Amino acid sequence: MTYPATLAEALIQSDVLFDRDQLNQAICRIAADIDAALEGERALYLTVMHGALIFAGELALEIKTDIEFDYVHATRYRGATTGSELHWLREPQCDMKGRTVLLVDDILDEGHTLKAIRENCLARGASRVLIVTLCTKIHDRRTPGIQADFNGVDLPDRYVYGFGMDYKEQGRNLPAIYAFK
Ligand SMILES: O=P(O)(O)OC[C@H]1O[C@H](OP(=O)(O)OP(=O)(O)O)[C@H](O)[C@@H]1O
Ligand SMILES: Nc1nc2[nH]cnc2c(=O)[nH]1
Repeated sequence: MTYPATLAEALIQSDVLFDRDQLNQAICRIAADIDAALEGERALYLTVMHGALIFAGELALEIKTDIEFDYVHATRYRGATTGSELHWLREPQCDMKGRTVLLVDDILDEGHTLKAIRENCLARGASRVLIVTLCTKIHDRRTPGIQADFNGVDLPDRYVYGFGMDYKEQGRNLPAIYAFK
């Protein structure tokens, strides 16, 4: 498929898959499940920039248990619609030895990004890494051994954007998830 250059053209060729109310409901459900899983433990809340920025902020406000914030910046799409090798732009700074890490990202697609970051956290001594995603794309290209512990919504196998996810670095602040038709 040929993808257009501008966000305006992209929107004409796209559907809304999940609107803000639907995503907020999913976020509240995830927050309650995380509170139950933490049983009061103060976890490290590790946001994967840039895509997870909006989801992580909304979710953090719904989690009742106190959490410590850190972030990583790792990208493998770099504004493109297909992924390549993972580039680390910022590694975690907090000491995660013996701690639960909530690894928070917008989308689980092929899984290379989250698999590499999870391995990095375990190598730094995290006791467990719980993967938290707003959405998971359903297809058979997932790298083995990776799945979300907490996930908001399932997506068809289409390129998506909005709610933090970019279309050629545009559209991250759209308050819904859009997909090309
Ligand atoms: O499961 P995968 O196929 O590895 O893809 C998922 C990753 O792709 C996106 O990041 P991207 O590299 O686009 O960087 P961004 O967060 O800055 O948009 C998204 O935020 C995930 O981190
Ligand atoms: N914006 C965006 N980023 C992704 N990263 C992996 N898959 C996707 C996708 O469908 N959309």
